Amino acid sequence: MNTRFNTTLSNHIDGAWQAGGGVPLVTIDPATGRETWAGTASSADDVDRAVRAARAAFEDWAMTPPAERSAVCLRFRDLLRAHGDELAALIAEEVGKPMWEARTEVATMANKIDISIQAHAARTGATAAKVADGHAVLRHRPHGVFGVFGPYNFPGHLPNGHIVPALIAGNTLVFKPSEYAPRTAMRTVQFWVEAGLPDGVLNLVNGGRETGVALARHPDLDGILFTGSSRTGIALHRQLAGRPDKMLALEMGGNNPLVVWDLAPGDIDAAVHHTVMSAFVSAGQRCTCARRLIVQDGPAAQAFLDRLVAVARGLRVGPPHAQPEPFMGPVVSAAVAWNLLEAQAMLEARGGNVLLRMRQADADTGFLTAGIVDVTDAQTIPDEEWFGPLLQVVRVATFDEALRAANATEFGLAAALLSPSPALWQRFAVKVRAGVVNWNRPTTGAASSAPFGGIGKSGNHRPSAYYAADYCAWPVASIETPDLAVPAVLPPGLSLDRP
Ligand SMILES: NC(=O)C1=CN([C@@H]2O[C@H](COP(=O)(O)OP(=O)(O)OC[C@H]3O[C@@H](n4cnc5c(N)ncnc54)[C@H](O)[C@@H]3O)[C@@H](O)[C@H]2O)C=CC1
Ligand SMILES: O=C(O)CCC(=O)N[C@@H](CCC(=O)O)C(=O)O
Repeated sequence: MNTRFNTTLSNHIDGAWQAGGGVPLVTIDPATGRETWAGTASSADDVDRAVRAARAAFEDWAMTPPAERSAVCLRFRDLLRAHGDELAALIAEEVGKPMWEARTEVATMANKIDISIQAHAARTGATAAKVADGHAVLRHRPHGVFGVFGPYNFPGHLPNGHIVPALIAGNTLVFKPSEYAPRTAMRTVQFWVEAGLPDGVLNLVNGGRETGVALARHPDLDGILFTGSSRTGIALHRQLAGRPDKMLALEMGGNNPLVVWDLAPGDIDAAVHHTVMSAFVSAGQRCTCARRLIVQDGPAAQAFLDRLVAVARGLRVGPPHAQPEPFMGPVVSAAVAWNLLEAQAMLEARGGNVLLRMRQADADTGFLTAGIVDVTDAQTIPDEEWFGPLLQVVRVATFDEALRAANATEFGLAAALLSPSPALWQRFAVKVRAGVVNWNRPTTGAASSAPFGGIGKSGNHRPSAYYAADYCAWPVASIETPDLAVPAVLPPGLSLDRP
């Protein structure tokens, strides 16, 4: 971290770094179990001051020419690129991500800028067309002040996916990052300050759930842009019930299916690779991770599963900076690891057959090995997202059953089919209910240049990534002409004749 920067001043409100006035807030390195930072969470009063600062800054920022707003974002992009390794190391320390992944996260944050500028112009820019009575003009206006809520698994990239398009559109923001990653947020906001973002445009309030509750309840927000669990997202949705005036964009979890069908022996390694990248990348901590592997019962599937178990058993697990580099780091905390072990025990207790047992290296860290449980004969498995390296296997006899099993969830974020058959892909693509549906690619790794969002308990039809531009601005349609003239033809019964 930049040594000139006092990290106990963890909030940034109206251009000033200051300490939160709430309860103590600490972070623990999940790879060592050691405390790495201690500060204070934001109080309701801090949140209120941050919202007021954002409100006061709104008019000027909204009236700043779009090219100037974009120029600030481009300077922010360049700072991210110049300090990529430093920010990646912070992410790695706070959430345990291996360095290769943390670097990719920072690179994705930087790449988001150009894509968002392009998306803003393409989806919400201004257009004009000649019509009979003048010109039909379409403009877009920013909503006002948004609260932005971030999750822990991509503490840089995912809030950035709301912040960048919202700023480009002219909104002002109060950002409440994950309590697991306050310094990643501080350093990111510091880059915004260095890039020349005016005071009050982006305010940072660090803290845990209570800070989030205070922000979400603030009456002067024009909307909430949220990425996190379905539980929290649904609570926010209830809170804003009956408030059509507030924008609410929810990017939530998934219980994502991966269907493997009609594999030839030569397809097995590719299918195993894509399954590992679906289920175990980021130690299973992606909303797009496959949680349910649906396979065709029979000898071919058995050969595939045997190879999958062997490869998953060999996955290198280790701390972010280890050499040779690990495939997976720890999950975000020892407590989260414990909950995942409980989930595995529950699957087993309900009749699941453990093909590969997930194990915790020690009780004080988040290190887990990959786990695979065949739940074909298990009873009543809850439709839940277990956010870690735990994969359920379901064996079925027909492709219709596979489609039914894939859709047997209230979530609808990501799905993929691994199969050489174009005919099966045609059926899968139109029948599977999810916002990201891939063929012979992992469920993970969605592109920022495409819309990203889910249906059901995964989202509220406000997709992010390329379509984030849509929820950051509202359209204003005008028919306009400088000529104030009486039309040549008047409707029946209307006369402008003077007596
Ligand atoms: N669809 C998507 O784009 C993505 C979804 N996710 C989902 O995020 C989850 C993991 O992230 P977590 O940090 O555990 O999510 P979370 O829901 O626990 O927390 C998200 C944010 O909301 C805040 N928060 C928690 N309770 C709150 C409340 N009652 N009111 C207001 N704010 C509250 C937290 O402090 C945090 O800043 C997983 O379920 C994952 O699937 C993660 C990444 C991408
Ligand atoms: O938001 C974007 O720019 C694209 C979506 C994205 O990055 N998705 C990632 C991770 C999201 C997550 O799972 O937490 C992915 O699909 O792997």
